[in-house]
Amino acid sequence: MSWRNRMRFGKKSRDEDLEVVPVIGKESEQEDLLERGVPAETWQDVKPKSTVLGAALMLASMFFRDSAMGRRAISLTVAVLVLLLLEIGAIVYYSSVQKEYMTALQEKNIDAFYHGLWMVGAVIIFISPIIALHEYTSGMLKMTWRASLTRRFAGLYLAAPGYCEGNPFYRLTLTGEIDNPDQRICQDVHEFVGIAVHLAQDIVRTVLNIASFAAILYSISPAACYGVLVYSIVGTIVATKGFGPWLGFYQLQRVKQEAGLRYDLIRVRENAESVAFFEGGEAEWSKFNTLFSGLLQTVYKSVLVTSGFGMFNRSFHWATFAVAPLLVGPAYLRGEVQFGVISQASMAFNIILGAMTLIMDKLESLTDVGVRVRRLEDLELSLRKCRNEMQMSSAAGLAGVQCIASAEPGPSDTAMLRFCKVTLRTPPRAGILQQTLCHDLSFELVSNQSLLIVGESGIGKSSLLRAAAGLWTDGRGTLQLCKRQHVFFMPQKPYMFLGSLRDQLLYPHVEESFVSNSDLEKALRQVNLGHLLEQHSLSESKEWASLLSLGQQQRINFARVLLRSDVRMALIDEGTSACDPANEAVLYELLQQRLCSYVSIGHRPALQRFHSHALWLHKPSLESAASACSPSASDPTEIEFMPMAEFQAKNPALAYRE
Ligand SMILES: Nc1ncnc2c1ncn2[C@@H]1O[C@H](COP(=O)(O)OP(=O)(O)OP(=O)(O)O)[C@@H](O)[C@H]1O
Repeated sequence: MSWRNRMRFGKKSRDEDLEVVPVIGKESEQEDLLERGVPAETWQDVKPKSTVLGAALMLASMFFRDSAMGRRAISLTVAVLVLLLLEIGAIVYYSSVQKEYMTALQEKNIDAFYHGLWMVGAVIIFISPIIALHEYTSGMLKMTWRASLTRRFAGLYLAAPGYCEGNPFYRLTLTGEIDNPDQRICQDVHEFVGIAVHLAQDIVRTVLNIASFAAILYSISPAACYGVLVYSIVGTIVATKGFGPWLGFYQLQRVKQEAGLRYDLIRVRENAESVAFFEGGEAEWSKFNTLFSGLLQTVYKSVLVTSGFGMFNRSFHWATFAVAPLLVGPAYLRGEVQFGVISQASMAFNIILGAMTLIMDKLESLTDVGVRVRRLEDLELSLRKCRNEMQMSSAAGLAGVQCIASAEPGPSDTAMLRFCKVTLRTPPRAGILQQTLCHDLSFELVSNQSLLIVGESGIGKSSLLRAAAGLWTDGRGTLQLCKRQHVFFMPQKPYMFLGSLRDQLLYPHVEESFVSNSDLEKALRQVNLGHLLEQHSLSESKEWASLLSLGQQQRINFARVLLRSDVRMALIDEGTSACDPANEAVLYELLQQRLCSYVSIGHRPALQRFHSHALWLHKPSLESAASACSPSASDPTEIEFMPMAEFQAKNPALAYRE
């Protein structure tokens, strides 16, 4: 199901009275949006898909309208066109020089022969620097276009300042809307720009060649001129209709399968340790082999089509070798034209034929560029949609969990986290039914309070933190949290930045230079990682994710909090699960001294002593489950907010004992 079908504005979702995100692109829906007061700038630039040519023009217009590179784009394009014109002018002139030269040979005119030879040399000397300059500007045009498109896509994907807000890379991963955005940004842009610049020049060259050489050929032989036009048009129609669709189909299949194969190997690299523990190399090899065999089958079919196309294309061109002399030869034999006219006519004939059969010759490039254009268009539409959804989710009165910032955290009684009638659902994803994780959940955590979220695995604990962090917004209700810069998120597997130890500790503010080395060292010692300083300097760049144990990485994450003076609150999703109890206690004691509040998720009862409150997620049939059947996944989850002592009294089996 496409996003347009999935998201119907104003319609109710299947099992809830929740409104879902608007569809954009149809007039009636746009009117609906207007009536509801949704700002037009948040939806107007998402349009339904266009043709391949339309999409290619969209990618070109993005380049020319680029505020940073637009002027450069225009100057380079003009320069390329002027140089192309000069090159074609020189070729036209060269054809007349060739005629004189050949005629001089036939007439045994020594002076004219040497003059012709000089002229050939002069044309070559004139054209050589033009060709070099043309290649250079054309290369610069490709480079600039690639830089512009790559920056735009990467900016939208990674939410660079001025491009987008929020976490589009996360949203695209959640919805699974498009595959391999990384490959599209790096490889497809490169391929598209390379082919498009060449094709555009070929088209201009074609038009100019046809215009200049058709006149020459017509003056020699109108029959030859009409002959070449009819011959090339018929050839082009046969090639595009007979081979074009198949070439395009297999090209698209191949690109998709190659992306899947690459992704499979990336997953093995990312999970190398787990795969090695399982000795899973053989299973991975067998999966790789299945995928690779699929790819080879596609390549094989594509080779069959390409061979057929190659046979047609070459036979078509070979058949033309005799055509020009055939058309002009009789006039020469009758003495009506000079001998040089035959070679000039042949040259003109072949140039026009080459121009007229451009589509046929470039059919493979055209299908390839078509595939890249479609993939880039999909990426552009998905990224724009992401951006618009994020803008819309911040527009008042729209569906979704609204996240609002609470007042500056104060010493006591300031609301640090407030859920107000929050109903949360898992994110929409094609082919997967959305789950409702909580219904009308309300509670409030104030400063100097801390919350432990407990419940069975898969019940929705992490999802509540994702909602609090503004990552999951599907549902309704209001969620209040202190400003983002005061909140720090600590996942079970912390993200290790590629950089120095200093960068690790300062992440995500790696540019901050005012934190002294002694502060960094102190933070490391506080989390019992002082020994790292004996083995590594702060400026040393290493592959930290594979060098440090998970427990050490979790302690690095706690050191990050200690170094941030603006952090008031932490959201900790099993953030100490890999630490020993002694280290866990040290880390929580540090948090208690440093922060106004924190929310943790954890299964260990020992965590209870570091939290004032509990949020208990459970199925209502939990008690009866002991005597009867186990709770069903479809039962609504009950969620209770209470002081820790009350939770322990209610759940003596789960309570922590010294
Ligand atoms: N990206 C996702 N898209 C759709 N559903 C998801 C996604 N991630 C998790 N879920 C579903 O949401 C439900 C709650 O998941 P969540 O991660 O919040 O559980 P949890 O209580 O934190 O589990 P655990 O203790 O095992 O970490 C699960 O049923 C899971 O299948």
